[in-house]
Amino acid sequence: MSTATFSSICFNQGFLRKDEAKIRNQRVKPIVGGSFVLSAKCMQSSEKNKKEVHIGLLGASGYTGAEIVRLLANHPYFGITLMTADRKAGQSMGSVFPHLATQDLPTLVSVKDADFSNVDAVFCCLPHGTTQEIIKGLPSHLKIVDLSADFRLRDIAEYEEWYGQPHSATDLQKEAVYGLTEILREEVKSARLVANPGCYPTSIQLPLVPLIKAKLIDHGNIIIDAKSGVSGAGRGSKEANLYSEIAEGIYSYGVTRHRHAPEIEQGLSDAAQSRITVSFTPHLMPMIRGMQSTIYVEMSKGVTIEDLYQQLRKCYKDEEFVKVLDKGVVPRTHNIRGSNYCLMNIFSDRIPGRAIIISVIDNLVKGASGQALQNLNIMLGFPETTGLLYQPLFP
Ligand SMILES: NC(=O)C1=CN([C@@H]2O[C@H](COP(=O)(O)OP(=O)(O)OC[C@H]3O[C@@H](n4cnc5c(N)ncnc54)[C@H](OP(=O)(O)O)[C@@H]3O)[C@@H](O)[C@H]2O)C=CC1
Ligand SMILES: CC(=O)N[C@@H](CCC(=O)OP(=O)(O)O)C(=O)O
Repeated sequence: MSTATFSSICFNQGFLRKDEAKIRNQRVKPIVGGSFVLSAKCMQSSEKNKKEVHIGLLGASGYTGAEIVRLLANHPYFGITLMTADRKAGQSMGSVFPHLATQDLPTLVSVKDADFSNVDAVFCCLPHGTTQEIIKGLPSHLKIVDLSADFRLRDIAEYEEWYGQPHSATDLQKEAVYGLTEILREEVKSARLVANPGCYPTSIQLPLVPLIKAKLIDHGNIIIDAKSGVSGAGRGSKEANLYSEIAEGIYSYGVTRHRHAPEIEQGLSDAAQSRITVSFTPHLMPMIRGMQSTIYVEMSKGVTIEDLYQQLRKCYKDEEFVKVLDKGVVPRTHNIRGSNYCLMNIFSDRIPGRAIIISVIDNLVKGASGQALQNLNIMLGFPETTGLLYQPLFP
């Protein structure tokens, strides 16, 4: 497919402007139990730039926290009233992230000094382990989207095995809804606590779940080779992430045992309604952001590559953020940088009966903060694309 056709499918300026206009004029129905209803009054006040929903950002001084601040700068209804940090508590966000210095933001405070009385919803951008300790102490009126892995695995024993620590908030775990938006949107609508998926699991489940649900691929033979930019590891310095360790090379890690394997298998097994295991190897690439999952599958007996392609097209035809490209077009991380899009395609392997899927996302956006915002929009009854219609950065 030509570049022109590709742009017209995914990122046509006119299309996005039209869609944005539609969102801004939309009156949103209340969700059951939801606290926010966009009324004519609210729309007027938002036009005066008054933000209706007060957001707390826990772990604001990390990469995903900063990405949420960047996204919310263009959100007409969500304003940040509280931001927390650990080592950076007491500092201004502009001093921690100079690219955000033009925004009027609260000073970073320690979680123990945080006042949630004027907060409606929080994004929790903290390391796993720490997260559950902090979330279990939060007031119950808050809607929460947690970006860590603490509430993703339903099986507590599995969590404890893969994360090497006991789970101390098992009741909250039972309440949590897994927020793979395009697949579990209905569940997200009524959730109070959403466990935002990991970046690898997002890029992998989005193409595989519809194929598995339609019984088009063999469950026993799924091989995933995935690659991530270094920002996936967070901002805290680690020897393995030094420039001299990453540049000019590829690093395979978590070989045979990466903690995202059980999360991926949980989602695929739900889709199959039987236990699925996968071969999964992640790699660290000498790039800052972006993620590609290349997935090798065996088609079910009598199924063709056209069946797989049409199934993905059908499943995602009305989705803003998941695009199945025209036949033959190879998804590239260059085409999703800084955006909430997942681009995917499927190819017939040279070996009969096999197919190759390529799926790309920005690990910090669709793989973390973007999907988190998409989920909070849904939880509060706002159009899910609000504040997210960013064009990708290219080159
Ligand atoms: N980076 C990515 O692409 C993705 C990340 N995630 C997950 O999202 C979460 C955040 O990731 P990311 O932003 O990359 O991480 P960072 O390491 O960049 O940031 C972590 C944040 O948590 C704060 N923090 C660390 N320890 C504590 C503590 N003990 N008490 C209170 N606050 C603390 C840090 O504060 P300070 O800096 O001031 O010390 C910082 O604000 C993690 O669970 C991560 O696994 C999920 C998907 C993708
Ligand atoms: C490059 C890199 O290190 N990536 C991280 C995954 C980022 C992510 O999604 O982490 P959570 O599951 O904690 O949310 C890793 O492999 O552990």
